[in-house]
Amino acid sequence: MKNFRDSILHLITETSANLPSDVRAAISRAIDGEDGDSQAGLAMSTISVNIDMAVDAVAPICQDTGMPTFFIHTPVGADQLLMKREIEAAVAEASRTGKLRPNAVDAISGKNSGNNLGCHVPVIHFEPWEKDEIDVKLILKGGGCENKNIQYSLPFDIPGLGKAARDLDGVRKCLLHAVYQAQGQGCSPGFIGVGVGGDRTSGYELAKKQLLRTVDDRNPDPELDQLEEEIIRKANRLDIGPMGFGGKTTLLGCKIGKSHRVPASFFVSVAYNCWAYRRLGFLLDPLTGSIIRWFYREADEIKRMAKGAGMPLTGKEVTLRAPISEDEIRKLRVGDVVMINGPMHTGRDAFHHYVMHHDLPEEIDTRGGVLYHCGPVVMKNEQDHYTITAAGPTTSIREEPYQADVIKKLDLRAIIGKGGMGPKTLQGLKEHGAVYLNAIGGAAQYYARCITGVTGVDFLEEMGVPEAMWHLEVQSFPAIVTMDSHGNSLHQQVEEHSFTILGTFADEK
Ligand SMILES: O=C(O)C[C@H](O)C(=O)O
Ligand code: SF4
Repeated sequence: MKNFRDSILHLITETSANLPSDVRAAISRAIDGEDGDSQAGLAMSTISVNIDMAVDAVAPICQDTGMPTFFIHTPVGADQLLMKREIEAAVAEASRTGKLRPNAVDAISGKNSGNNLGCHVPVIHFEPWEKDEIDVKLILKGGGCENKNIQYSLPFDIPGLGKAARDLDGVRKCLLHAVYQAQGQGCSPGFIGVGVGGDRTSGYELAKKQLLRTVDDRNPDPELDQLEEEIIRKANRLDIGPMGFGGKTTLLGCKIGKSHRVPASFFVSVAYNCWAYRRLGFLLDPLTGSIIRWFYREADEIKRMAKGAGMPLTGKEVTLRAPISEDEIRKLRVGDVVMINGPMHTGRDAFHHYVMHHDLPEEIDTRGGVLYHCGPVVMKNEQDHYTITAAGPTTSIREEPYQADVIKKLDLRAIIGKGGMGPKTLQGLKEHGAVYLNAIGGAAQYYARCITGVTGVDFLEEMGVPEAMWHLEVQSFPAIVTMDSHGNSLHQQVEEHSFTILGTFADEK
């Protein structure tokens, strides 16, 4: 097993940086399906450029490399304890070299372990089989889409769709609602894995395991096969679109499995995966641990995704540089594309909580500033110099309880994130003269290239790399105004519109 650790390191690196063939094909269809000049088209072309950049740089496609989850089949008598130790060593090494973001934090204190190791992390599912080889599959599924997982206990009254009974139609309603409730927050267009039956725990496990199926496989159960196809077709009529901007592609895959249940329970468990659907695997030689062959990687796969150069620019973009005046902000409307230059600060969950209860140190000047909801991947060289190597936005809605107060307290003019925010923030933007800008979720390489320098960092020790307040200099950082200072929200519009469409599916077979 002398090569086992290297093989696992190779698997982690490839999974983080290079999407599988079937996912590439699905995303390529989505790019072709959107009008290139629309906001959805803008999102898809940025995503496509980002995918290529990650391969070229051998760097994370998305900064959130998730909770590494391994599914392993081993021959009888294999040393699983040794494998576990070697996997942990490979995970720590991948974290040190920036292929994984340090993502394991203590459940209560939030203290980051720094190397993706912790209680029950990484997640490793071992299962014996009768073959001689070792089969390893890895999923890197980020937190934003994991937060959009949902579990229904039937019968249930589904918003917009009415009674979901304990039958296939009830399952159908759950799945349409599951896609609706994710909106753009899980970085659509997405994929869903579904577990029907089991108990609360095994249902979710079954759902996640469905994500191991290839996008183009067919369900051997004709009834479920038909349902998978129907859900994709209807979901794509919801008009949620890439990143929730509105558009033709909302769902790229739906895979449904079923388990026996107890008579009293009927669970429908849904695992939502973003477009950055990172899963790969391989077959290993049980004696040496060397790779025999890769899974999910076809020789004739689409190697280059990008057709353009990223966000297609028109020259009409509005340039912003902090400190930004209220006048500049009031001129912006939903749909405008802005180009940001100059200083920007990151801040997410721990930061917002902190600001609600403390004042920032005096030397941090945020007046007229730009706050980016982002937890980057950061590398430090021997001269203690930091470089941001992956930096896409995180889901903003988590900051909804705090955002309006934080804008006021820090005198901010622009918030950048993804997925949109709610009514309290919208009101805050109006009152204080600020905007919400949507960056393209998952486009971590694309945005990292817009960051020209790190001028400082605060709270690194206490909050860890993703949650710290990074002070950045950016150049030509594009984003779309999706909530303006006049009470308009694209997210609210898309949500309301898609809810109306959802309602029309109640009885439509
Ligand atoms: O943690 C992150 O960087 C992003 C997260 O995956 C999200 O989608 O919100
Ligand atoms: S930021 Fe978006 S693409 Fe990245 S893990 Fe979160 S949901 Fe997925």
